[in-house]
Amino acid sequence: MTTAAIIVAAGRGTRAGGDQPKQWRVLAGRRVIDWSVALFHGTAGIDLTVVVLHPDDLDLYTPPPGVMVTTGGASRDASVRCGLSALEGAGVTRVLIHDVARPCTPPAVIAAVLAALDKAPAAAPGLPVTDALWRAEDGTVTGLQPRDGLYRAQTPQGFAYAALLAAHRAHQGPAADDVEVARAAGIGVVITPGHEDNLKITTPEDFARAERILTGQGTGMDIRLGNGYDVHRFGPGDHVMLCGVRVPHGRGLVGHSDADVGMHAVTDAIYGALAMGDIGRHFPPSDPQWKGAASHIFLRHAVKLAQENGFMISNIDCTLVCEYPKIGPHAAAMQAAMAAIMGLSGDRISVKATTSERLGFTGREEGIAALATATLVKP
Ligand SMILES: Nc1ccn([C@@H]2O[C@H](COP(=O)(O)OP(=O)(O)OP(=O)(O)O)[C@@H](O)[C@H]2O)c(=O)n1
Ligand SMILES: C[C@](O)(CO)[C@H](O)COP(=O)(O)O
Repeated sequence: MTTAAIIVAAGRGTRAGGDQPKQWRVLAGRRVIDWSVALFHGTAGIDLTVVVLHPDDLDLYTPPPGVMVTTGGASRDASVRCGLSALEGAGVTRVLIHDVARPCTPPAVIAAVLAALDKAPAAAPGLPVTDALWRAEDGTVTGLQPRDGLYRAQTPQGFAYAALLAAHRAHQGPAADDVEVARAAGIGVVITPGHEDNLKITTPEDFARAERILTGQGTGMDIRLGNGYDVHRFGPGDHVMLCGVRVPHGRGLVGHSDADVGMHAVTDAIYGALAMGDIGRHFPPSDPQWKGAASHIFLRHAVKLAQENGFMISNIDCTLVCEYPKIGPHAAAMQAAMAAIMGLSGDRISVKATTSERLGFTGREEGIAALATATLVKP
Protein backbone atom coordinates (compact mmCIF):
# COMPACT_ATOMS: atom_id res chain seq x y z
CA MET A 1 0.00 0.00 0.00
CA THR A 2 1.50 3.35 -1.04
CA THR A 3 -0.37 6.47 -0.07
CA ALA A 4 0.26 9.84 -1.69
CA ALA A 5 -0.97 13.30 -0.77
CA ILE A 6 -1.67 15.86 -3.51
CA ILE A 7 -1.81 19.46 -2.36
CA VAL A 8 -3.53 21.62 -4.93
CA ALA A 9 -1.97 25.07 -4.78
CA ALA A 10 -2.40 26.46 -8.29
CA GLY A 11 -5.33 28.79 -7.50
CA ARG A 12 -5.06 32.57 -7.60
CA GLY A 13 -6.91 33.25 -4.35
CA THR A 14 -8.93 36.08 -5.84
CA ARG A 15 -11.52 36.13 -3.04
CA ALA A 16 -8.82 36.40 -0.38
CA GLY A 17 -7.44 39.61 -1.90
CA GLY A 18 -3.92 40.79 -1.14
CA ASP A 19 -1.03 41.31 -3.52
CA GLN A 20 -0.14 37.63 -3.84
CA PRO A 21 -2.18 34.39 -3.87
CA LYS A 22 -3.16 33.25 -0.38
CA GLN A 23 -0.85 30.21 -0.29
CA TRP A 24 2.17 32.54 -0.26
CA ARG A 25 0.99 34.66 2.66
CA VAL A 26 2.76 34.17 5.99
CA LEU A 27 0.67 33.00 8.94
CA ALA A 28 2.13 32.48 12.40
CA GLY A 29 5.67 32.68 11.02
CA ARG A 30 5.25 30.28 8.09
CA ARG A 31 3.71 30.49 4.63
CA VAL A 32 0.28 28.91 4.19
CA ILE A 33 1.73 26.43 1.70
CA ASP A 34 4.44 25.35 4.15
CA TRP A 35 1.86 24.70 6.88
CA SER A 36 -0.24 22.65 4.47
CA VAL A 37 2.65 20.59 3.13
CA ALA A 38 3.84 19.89 6.68
CA LEU A 39 0.46 18.31 7.46
CA PHE A 40 1.36 15.43 5.12
CA HIS A 41 5.07 15.34 4.30
CA GLY A 42 6.85 13.09 6.77
CA THR A 43 3.58 12.10 8.44
CA ALA A 44 2.89 8.48 9.35
CA GLY A 45 0.74 6.84 6.69
CA ILE A 46 1.79 9.22 3.87
CA ASP A 47 4.55 7.93 1.60
CA LEU A 48 4.69 10.63 -1.07
CA THR A 49 3.65 14.26 -1.34
CA VAL A 50 2.98 16.19 -4.54
CA VAL A 51 2.45 19.95 -4.63
CA VAL A 52 0.57 21.34 -7.64
CA LEU A 53 1.64 24.93 -8.40
CA HIS A 54 0.59 27.62 -10.84
CA PRO A 55 3.24 27.93 -13.62
CA ASP A 56 3.90 31.55 -12.54
CA ASP A 57 4.71 30.43 -8.99
CA LEU A 58 7.38 27.80 -9.60
CA ASP A 59 10.17 30.16 -8.50
CA LEU A 60 8.44 30.80 -5.19
CA TYR A 61 8.73 27.26 -3.92
CA THR A 62 11.70 25.09 -3.02
CA PRO A 63 10.22 21.74 -2.11
CA PRO A 64 11.51 19.98 0.98
CA PRO A 65 13.51 16.84 0.09
CA GLY A 66 11.12 14.12 -1.07
CA VAL A 67 8.29 16.45 -2.10
CA MET A 68 7.39 16.46 -5.81
CA VAL A 69 6.23 19.58 -7.64
CA THR A 70 4.09 19.73 -10.76
CA THR A 71 2.15 22.48 -12.51
CA GLY A 72 -1.62 22.79 -12.35
CA GLY A 73 -4.45 23.84 -14.65
CA ALA A 74 -7.03 26.56 -14.98
CA SER A 75 -9.49 25.06 -12.47
CA ARG A 76 -9.23 23.05 -9.25
CA ASP A 77 -10.29 19.82 -10.94
CA ALA A 78 -7.74 20.40 -13.73
CA SER A 79 -5.04 20.88 -11.10
CA VAL A 80 -6.05 17.68 -9.34
CA ARG A 81 -5.80 15.84 -12.66
CA CYS A 82 -2.25 17.23 -13.09
CA GLY A 83 -1.33 15.94 -9.64
CA LEU A 84 -2.83 12.51 -10.31
CA SER A 85 -1.03 12.25 -13.64
CA ALA A 86 2.29 13.17 -12.02
CA LEU A 87 1.92 10.09 -9.82
CA GLU A 88 1.35 7.63 -12.66
CA GLY A 89 3.85 4.80 -12.52
CA ALA A 90 4.87 5.59 -8.92
CA GLY A 91 3.04 2.56 -7.52
CA VAL A 92 0.55 4.69 -5.59
CA THR A 93 -2.55 2.82 -4.38
CA ARG A 94 -4.30 5.51 -2.34
CA VAL A 95 -4.35 9.26 -2.69
CA LEU A 96 -5.47 12.15 -0.49
CA ILE A 97 -6.35 15.43 -2.22
CA HIS A 98 -5.98 18.52 -0.05
CA ASP A 99 -6.54 22.25 -0.61
CA VAL A 100 -3.42 24.28 0.11
CA ALA A 101 -5.88 26.78 1.55
CA ARG A 102 -6.59 24.48 4.53
CA PRO A 103 -3.40 24.83 6.58
CA CYS A 104 -5.00 24.15 9.97
CA THR A 105 -6.36 20.63 9.41
CA PRO A 106 -6.18 18.72 12.72
CA PRO A 107 -4.15 15.49 12.38
CA ALA A 108 -7.18 13.51 13.59
CA VAL A 109 -9.13 14.59 10.49
CA ILE A 110 -6.41 13.17 8.23
CA ALA A 111 -6.08 10.01 10.34
CA ALA A 112 -9.84 9.37 10.11
CA VAL A 113 -9.78 9.60 6.30
CA LEU A 114 -6.82 7.20 6.13
CA ALA A 115 -8.54 4.77 8.51
CA ALA A 116 -11.77 4.87 6.49
CA LEU A 117 -9.82 4.09 3.29
CA ASP A 118 -8.87 0.73 4.81
CA LYS A 119 -12.50 -0.31 4.32
CA ALA A 120 -13.94 1.98 1.64
CA PRO A 121 -12.80 3.15 -1.82
CA ALA A 122 -13.33 6.79 -0.91
CA ALA A 123 -13.67 8.87 2.25
CA ALA A 124 -13.89 12.59 2.97
CA PRO A 125 -14.37 14.76 6.04
CA GLY A 126 -17.61 16.66 6.49
CA LEU A 127 -19.40 18.64 9.17
CA PRO A 128 -23.18 18.38 9.54
CA VAL A 129 -24.89 21.74 9.00
CA THR A 130 -26.17 22.87 12.38
CA ASP A 131 -27.47 26.38 11.67
CA ALA A 132 -30.88 26.93 10.10
CA LEU A 133 -30.58 27.65 6.38
CA TRP A 134 -32.46 30.44 4.63
CA ARG A 135 -33.14 31.23 1.04
CA ALA A 136 -32.96 34.95 0.42
CA GLU A 137 -33.30 37.64 -2.20
CA ASP A 138 -31.96 41.20 -1.88
CA GLY A 139 -31.04 40.63 1.77
CA THR A 140 -34.52 39.43 2.71
CA VAL A 141 -35.42 35.90 3.74
CA THR A 142 -37.67 34.26 1.21
CA GLY A 143 -37.83 30.78 2.66
CA LEU A 144 -36.24 28.06 4.76
CA GLN A 145 -34.00 25.36 3.37
CA PRO A 146 -34.24 22.08 5.34
CA ARG A 147 -30.78 21.26 6.69
CA ASP A 148 -31.40 17.54 7.33
CA GLY A 149 -28.71 15.44 5.73
CA LEU A 150 -26.61 18.46 4.69
CA TYR A 151 -22.86 18.49 5.30
CA ARG A 152 -20.09 21.04 4.76
CA ALA A 153 -17.40 19.37 2.65
CA GLN A 154 -13.77 19.56 3.71
CA THR A 155 -10.44 18.10 2.57
CA PRO A 156 -8.32 15.96 2.52
CA GLN A 157 -10.53 13.73 0.42
CA GLY A 158 -9.17 10.19 0.05
CA PHE A 159 -9.58 7.68 -2.77
CA ALA A 160 -8.26 4.50 -4.31
CA TYR A 161 -5.74 6.07 -6.71
CA ALA A 162 -6.53 4.20 -9.93
CA ALA A 163 -10.28 4.68 -9.50
CA LEU A 164 -9.95 8.43 -8.94
CA LEU A 165 -7.57 8.88 -11.88
CA ALA A 166 -10.04 7.06 -14.15
CA ALA A 167 -12.96 9.08 -12.71
CA HIS A 168 -11.18 12.38 -13.34
CA ARG A 169 -10.26 11.40 -16.89
CA ALA A 170 -13.87 10.46 -17.61
CA HIS A 171 -15.39 13.51 -15.95
CA GLN A 172 -17.18 16.08 -18.09
CA GLY A 173 -17.53 19.68 -16.93
CA PRO A 174 -16.44 21.39 -13.74
CA ALA A 175 -16.50 19.84 -10.27
CA ALA A 176 -16.58 21.48 -6.84
CA ASP A 177 -14.43 18.75 -5.39
CA ASP A 178 -13.16 15.21 -5.94
CA VAL A 179 -16.13 13.68 -4.16
CA GLU A 180 -18.29 15.05 -6.98
CA VAL A 181 -15.97 13.50 -9.57
CA ALA A 182 -15.85 10.16 -7.76
CA ARG A 183 -19.61 9.99 -7.29
CA ALA A 184 -20.18 10.75 -10.95
CA ALA A 185 -18.12 7.63 -11.64
CA GLY A 186 -20.24 5.56 -9.24
CA ILE A 187 -17.72 5.50 -6.38
CA GLY A 188 -19.36 5.57 -2.92
CA VAL A 189 -17.84 8.07 -0.52
CA VAL A 190 -17.85 7.57 3.26
CA ILE A 191 -18.10 10.74 5.40
CA THR A 192 -15.52 11.00 8.18
CA PRO A 193 -15.52 13.59 10.99
CA GLY A 194 -14.54 17.08 9.86
CA HIS A 195 -13.45 19.83 12.24
CA GLU A 196 -14.34 23.50 12.69
CA ASP A 197 -10.62 24.35 12.71
CA ASN A 198 -10.26 22.84 9.24
CA LEU A 199 -11.30 26.09 7.59
CA LYS A 200 -10.52 26.90 3.98
CA ILE A 201 -8.94 30.34 3.80
CA THR A 202 -11.22 32.01 1.29
CA THR A 203 -11.84 35.64 2.30
CA PRO A 204 -9.52 38.21 3.92
CA GLU A 205 -11.12 37.65 7.36
CA ASP A 206 -10.12 33.97 7.31
CA PHE A 207 -6.41 34.78 7.76
CA ALA A 208 -6.88 36.07 11.30
CA ARG A 209 -8.88 32.99 12.30
CA ALA A 210 -6.34 30.63 10.74
CA GLU A 211 -3.53 32.45 12.55
CA ARG A 212 -5.35 32.06 15.88
CA ILE A 213 -5.72 28.34 15.24
CA LEU A 214 -2.10 27.91 14.17
CA THR A 215 -0.83 29.73 17.24
CA GLY A 216 -2.89 27.42 19.44
CA GLN A 217 -5.48 29.99 20.38
CA GLY A 218 -8.14 28.73 18.00
CA THR A 219 -8.89 25.70 20.10
CA GLY A 220 -10.96 28.08 22.20
CA MET A 221 -8.39 27.71 25.00
CA ASP A 222 -5.66 30.07 26.07
CA ILE A 223 -3.19 28.03 28.11
CA ARG A 224 -0.45 29.81 30.07
CA LEU A 225 2.44 28.40 32.06
CA GLY A 226 4.30 30.35 34.72
CA ASN A 227 7.21 29.59 37.01
CA GLY A 228 8.21 31.01 40.36
CA TYR A 229 11.35 30.79 42.47
CA ASP A 230 12.05 32.12 45.96
CA VAL A 231 14.60 31.80 48.75
CA HIS A 232 14.47 32.80 52.42
CA ARG A 233 17.32 32.50 54.86
CA PHE A 234 17.06 30.93 58.29
CA GLY A 235 17.11 33.14 61.40
CA PRO A 236 15.98 32.90 64.97
CA GLY A 237 12.62 31.23 65.68
CA ASP A 238 10.85 28.02 66.54
CA HIS A 239 8.87 27.36 63.34
CA VAL A 240 8.71 28.03 59.62
CA MET A 241 5.61 28.83 57.53
CA LEU A 242 5.62 26.64 54.44
CA CYS A 243 2.75 26.56 51.93
CA GLY A 244 0.36 27.86 54.58
CA VAL A 245 1.35 25.37 57.29
CA ARG A 246 3.18 26.19 60.53
CA VAL A 247 5.97 23.61 60.76
CA PRO A 248 7.87 23.38 64.06
CA HIS A 249 11.61 23.87 63.53
CA GLY A 250 14.63 24.98 65.53
CA ARG A 251 14.87 28.16 63.45
CA GLY A 252 12.54 30.50 61.60
CA LEU A 253 12.73 32.01 58.13
CA VAL A 254 13.62 35.67 57.78
CA GLY A 255 11.51 37.90 55.53
CA HIS A 256 9.51 41.06 55.28
CA SER A 257 6.30 39.02 55.39
CA ASP A 258 5.85 35.66 57.12
CA ALA A 259 8.57 34.35 54.74
CA ASP A 260 6.43 31.50 53.41
CA VAL A 261 8.88 30.67 50.64
CA GLY A 262 6.67 27.97 49.04
CA MET A 263 3.62 30.19 48.84
CA HIS A 264 5.73 33.01 47.41
CA ALA A 265 7.02 30.76 44.62
CA VAL A 266 3.46 29.64 43.82
CA THR A 267 2.22 33.23 43.83
CA ASP A 268 5.01 34.30 41.49
CA ALA A 269 4.25 31.37 39.17
CA ILE A 270 0.67 32.65 38.81
CA TYR A 271 1.81 36.24 38.22
CA GLY A 272 4.32 34.83 35.72
CA ALA A 273 1.66 32.94 33.78
CA LEU A 274 -0.34 36.17 33.61
CA ALA A 275 2.78 38.12 32.62
CA MET A 276 1.92 40.50 35.45
CA GLY A 277 5.16 40.89 37.33
CA ASP A 278 5.89 39.37 40.73
CA ILE A 279 5.09 39.72 44.41
CA GLY A 280 7.58 42.56 44.81
CA ARG A 281 5.70 44.60 42.21
CA HIS A 282 2.29 44.10 43.79
CA PHE A 283 3.42 44.17 47.44
CA PRO A 284 6.63 46.25 47.60
CA PRO A 285 8.87 45.31 50.59
CA SER A 286 9.37 49.05 51.06
CA ASP A 287 5.69 49.35 52.04
CA PRO A 288 5.44 48.87 55.84
CA GLN A 289 1.87 47.59 55.63
CA TRP A 290 3.17 44.21 54.36
CA LYS A 291 5.61 43.75 57.29
CA GLY A 292 4.88 40.36 58.82
CA ALA A 293 1.92 39.89 56.44
CA ALA A 294 0.46 36.42 56.07
CA SER A 295 1.43 35.19 52.60
CA HIS A 296 -2.06 33.97 51.79
CA ILE A 297 -2.84 37.66 51.12
CA PHE A 298 -0.41 37.55 48.18
CA LEU A 299 -1.66 34.22 46.89
CA ARG A 300 -5.29 35.33 47.10
CA HIS A 301 -4.38 38.46 45.14
CA ALA A 302 -2.72 36.44 42.35
CA VAL A 303 -5.71 34.06 42.18
CA LYS A 304 -8.12 37.01 41.99
CA LEU A 305 -6.06 38.60 39.21
CA ALA A 306 -6.19 35.33 37.28
CA GLN A 307 -9.96 35.16 37.70
CA GLU A 308 -10.44 38.80 36.72
CA ASN A 309 -8.53 38.09 33.53
CA GLY A 310 -10.73 35.12 32.70
CA PHE A 311 -8.29 32.36 33.70
CA MET A 312 -8.88 29.36 35.88
CA ILE A 313 -5.92 27.76 37.60
CA SER A 314 -5.58 24.26 36.26
CA ASN A 315 -2.78 23.01 38.50
CA ILE A 316 0.13 24.02 40.70
CA ASP A 317 3.33 22.11 41.32
CA CYS A 318 5.65 23.31 44.10
CA THR A 319 9.01 21.88 45.12
CA LEU A 320 10.65 22.88 48.42
CA VAL A 321 14.43 22.48 48.62
CA CYS A 322 15.81 21.94 52.14
CA GLU A 323 17.52 19.38 54.33
CA TYR A 324 15.25 20.19 57.29
CA PRO A 325 12.51 20.36 58.28
CA LYS A 326 11.33 17.18 56.61
CA ILE A 327 8.38 18.09 54.38
CA GLY A 328 6.83 14.66 53.77
CA PRO A 329 4.79 14.55 57.01
CA HIS A 330 3.30 17.99 56.22
CA ALA A 331 2.86 17.79 52.46
CA ALA A 332 -0.82 16.76 52.58
CA ALA A 333 -1.65 19.60 54.99
CA MET A 334 0.21 22.05 52.70
CA GLN A 335 -1.72 20.82 49.68
CA ALA A 336 -5.00 21.22 51.57
CA ALA A 337 -4.07 24.69 52.87
CA MET A 338 -3.18 26.02 49.43
CA ALA A 339 -6.21 24.33 47.82
CA ALA A 340 -8.48 26.10 50.35
CA ILE A 341 -6.85 29.50 49.71
CA MET A 342 -7.05 29.06 45.93
CA GLY A 343 -10.53 27.51 45.86
CA LEU A 344 -9.22 24.43 44.03
CA SER A 345 -9.58 20.72 44.65
CA GLY A 346 -6.57 19.16 46.38
CA ASP A 347 -5.69 16.99 43.39
CA ARG A 348 -4.74 20.11 41.42
CA ILE A 349 -2.04 21.11 43.93
CA SER A 350 1.23 19.25 44.31
CA VAL A 351 3.72 19.96 47.10
CA LYS A 352 6.91 17.94 47.13
CA ALA A 353 10.43 18.37 48.44
CA THR A 354 14.01 17.48 47.78
CA THR A 355 17.31 17.99 49.52
CA SER A 356 20.24 19.39 47.58
CA GLU A 357 22.47 16.54 48.75
CA ARG A 358 24.08 18.84 51.33
CA LEU A 359 25.33 21.05 48.48
CA GLY A 360 24.96 24.81 48.31
CA PHE A 361 23.15 27.12 50.71
CA THR A 362 20.23 24.77 51.19
CA GLY A 363 22.65 21.89 51.81
CA ARG A 364 24.41 23.97 54.46
CA GLU A 365 21.00 24.69 56.03
CA GLU A 366 21.33 28.42 55.53
CA GLY A 367 17.86 28.74 54.09
CA ILE A 368 15.04 27.17 52.08
CA ALA A 369 14.42 27.53 48.36
CA ALA A 370 11.17 26.87 46.52
CA LEU A 371 10.25 26.42 42.87
CA ALA A 372 6.72 26.40 41.49
CA THR A 373 4.89 25.98 38.21
CA ALA A 374 1.33 27.16 37.54
CA THR A 375 -0.89 26.30 34.57
CA LEU A 376 -3.66 28.77 33.82
CA VAL A 377 -6.43 28.11 31.32
CA LYS A 378 -8.89 30.52 29.75
CA PRO A 379 -11.67 28.34 28.32
N1 LIG B 1 -6.79 26.40 -10.91
C1 LIG B 1 -6.82 26.07 -9.64
C2 LIG B 1 -7.78 26.59 -8.79
C3 LIG B 1 -7.75 26.23 -7.44
N2 LIG B 1 -6.78 25.40 -7.00
C4 LIG B 1 -6.69 25.07 -5.59
O1 LIG B 1 -7.92 24.57 -5.11
C5 LIG B 1 -8.07 24.86 -3.73
C6 LIG B 1 -9.44 25.38 -3.37
O2 LIG B 1 -9.75 26.48 -4.15
P1 LIG B 1 -10.12 27.95 -3.68
O3 LIG B 1 -10.20 28.12 -2.24
O4 LIG B 1 -11.27 28.35 -4.49
O5 LIG B 1 -8.77 28.69 -4.09
P2 LIG B 1 -8.52 29.74 -5.22
O6 LIG B 1 -9.01 29.22 -6.52
O7 LIG B 1 -7.08 30.06 -5.11
O8 LIG B 1 -9.39 30.96 -4.68
P3 LIG B 1 -10.38 31.92 -5.45
O9 LIG B 1 -11.50 31.05 -5.96
O10 LIG B 1 -10.80 32.90 -4.43
O11 LIG B 1 -9.59 32.55 -6.57
C7 LIG B 1 -6.97 25.84 -3.39
O12 LIG B 1 -6.03 25.15 -2.64
C8 LIG B 1 -6.44 26.29 -4.72
O13 LIG B 1 -5.06 26.63 -4.72
C9 LIG B 1 -5.84 24.88 -7.89
O14 LIG B 1 -4.96 24.14 -7.47
N3 LIG B 1 -5.89 25.23 -9.20
C1 LIG C 1 -12.88 21.08 -2.15
C2 LIG C 1 -13.50 22.09 -1.24
O1 LIG C 1 -12.55 22.57 -0.34
C3 LIG C 1 -14.57 21.40 -0.43
O2 LIG C 1 -15.12 22.25 0.49
C4 LIG C 1 -14.05 23.26 -1.99
O3 LIG C 1 -15.10 22.86 -2.78
C5 LIG C 1 -12.99 23.96 -2.85
O4 LIG C 1 -13.09 25.34 -2.81
P1 LIG C 1 -14.10 26.27 -3.64
O5 LIG C 1 -14.22 27.51 -2.81
O6 LIG C 1 -15.40 25.54 -3.76
O7 LIG C 1 -13.41 26.50 -4.94
